[in-house]
Amino acid sequence: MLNQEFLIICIIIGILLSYCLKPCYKFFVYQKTVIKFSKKLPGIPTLPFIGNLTFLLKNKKTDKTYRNDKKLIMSIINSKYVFKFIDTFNYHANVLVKVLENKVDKGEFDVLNDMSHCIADIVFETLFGIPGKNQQGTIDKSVFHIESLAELGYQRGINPLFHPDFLFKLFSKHSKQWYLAKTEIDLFFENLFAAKTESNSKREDNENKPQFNFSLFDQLFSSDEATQKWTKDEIKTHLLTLYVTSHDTVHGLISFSLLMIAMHQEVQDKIREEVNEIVGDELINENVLNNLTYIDMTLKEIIRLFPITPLLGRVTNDDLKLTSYTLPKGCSIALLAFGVQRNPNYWIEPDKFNPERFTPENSKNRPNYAYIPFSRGVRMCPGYKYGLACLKIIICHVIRNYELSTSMKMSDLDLYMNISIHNRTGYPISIKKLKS
Ligand code: HEM
Repeated sequence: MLNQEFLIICIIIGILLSYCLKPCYKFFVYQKTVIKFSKKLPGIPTLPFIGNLTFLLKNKKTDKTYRNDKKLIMSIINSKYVFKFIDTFNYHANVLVKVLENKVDKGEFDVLNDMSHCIADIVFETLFGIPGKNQQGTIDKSVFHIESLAELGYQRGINPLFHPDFLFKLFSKHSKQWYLAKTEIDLFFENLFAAKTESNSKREDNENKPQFNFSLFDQLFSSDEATQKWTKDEIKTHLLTLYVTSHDTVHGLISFSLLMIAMHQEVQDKIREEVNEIVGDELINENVLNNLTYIDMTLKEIIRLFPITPLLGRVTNDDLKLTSYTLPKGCSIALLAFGVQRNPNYWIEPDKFNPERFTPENSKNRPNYAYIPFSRGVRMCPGYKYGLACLKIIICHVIRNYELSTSMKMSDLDLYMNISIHNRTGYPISIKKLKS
């Protein structure tokens, strides 16, 4: 009897496992030549458990719907709108400078937390039109729940046993937190939809603050195309996608950026020279942003060394011939942007930090696909202009106010990946106020 029960349990577990394991990667591809992101690599493996937090994944969607959805998303984060956010970037970068005053001459501190709050405020405000106040010490509970859902989503994603809801509920110690976060986020969006129907939210005081009457939410909610095409639930899903994709990438990158700038004094001096010459004490505007060429090169180098999304998942639509083997149609693969961008075939001394690689002269003969920090092709990051503008503005504000240094060296970095790439040894910098 016991044996029979055991057998039945084994069969059930076997069926469950074969279901759960289906979306997992079957091959990791490593090849020394670059792979072009052709039409043969458009899909990404589905994660059936995430449900309505699956954002732009192709889950249950046809290729055509995906492309149309993406087009609409791209149309609201294009340059025209990114430039409208510059005031918000400037405002929160200024708040950051004030927050950092408490750290002046106090030795090294890990900059990650301050960056996370600053970027959370920027993203929250530009997405939802609600003033972000994490930097002032008010941790918004919706921000907390969105971030915890994203983190738990990743943990659940890499553990196939937790894909089915009932197993997750039964065995995961995080399931309560997951469902609480989902409920709270639903409530947040219900309130947001209700409030937006009445009027746009207003700031409490106007001193030095941008007149805020524009957000990506406003764009979607006032676009006939979006409201006819998407249900409220879909709009919510897209906004959550944008929150998670932007916060995680930008706050990680700005932390790496300040650490690299602190570590490389000669780069810091050149940046400061450029900022003083082009920006001075003014707020940064659209024209100025386009002229910051040295900061641009520095950021390119930082994103080369630390491609914040280091693994790109794809499913082959067709047989895909590589140098020495062919991947069959329907095969899930992971492309390692981290490896591509440190491949010695394309990068001299690949582990060295050197913004000069990105002068027009030095970039001339490099194949396009040797540098894929925003991915390429149909699945390319739609938020790269937003991300780069935000990073540049924060760097300008910090560098014209503070001198950065660190005891950390390149060889002390200990990188690890979850959704994005991080440094286990943190982002320790110390700051001194510059004489005005
Ligand atoms: C500067 C920092 C950023 C970097 C390095 C970055 C990088 C990436 C990468 C590598 C992908 C994966 C694409 C693929 O699988 O091929 C991606 C996707 C995505 N990113 Fe970004 N990103 C950044 C900032 C942002 C921002 C600020 C937003 C939103 C405002 C954003 C929105 C998205 C979205 C929605 C996707 C999914 C696209 C799709 O599935 O088609 N990203 N990003």
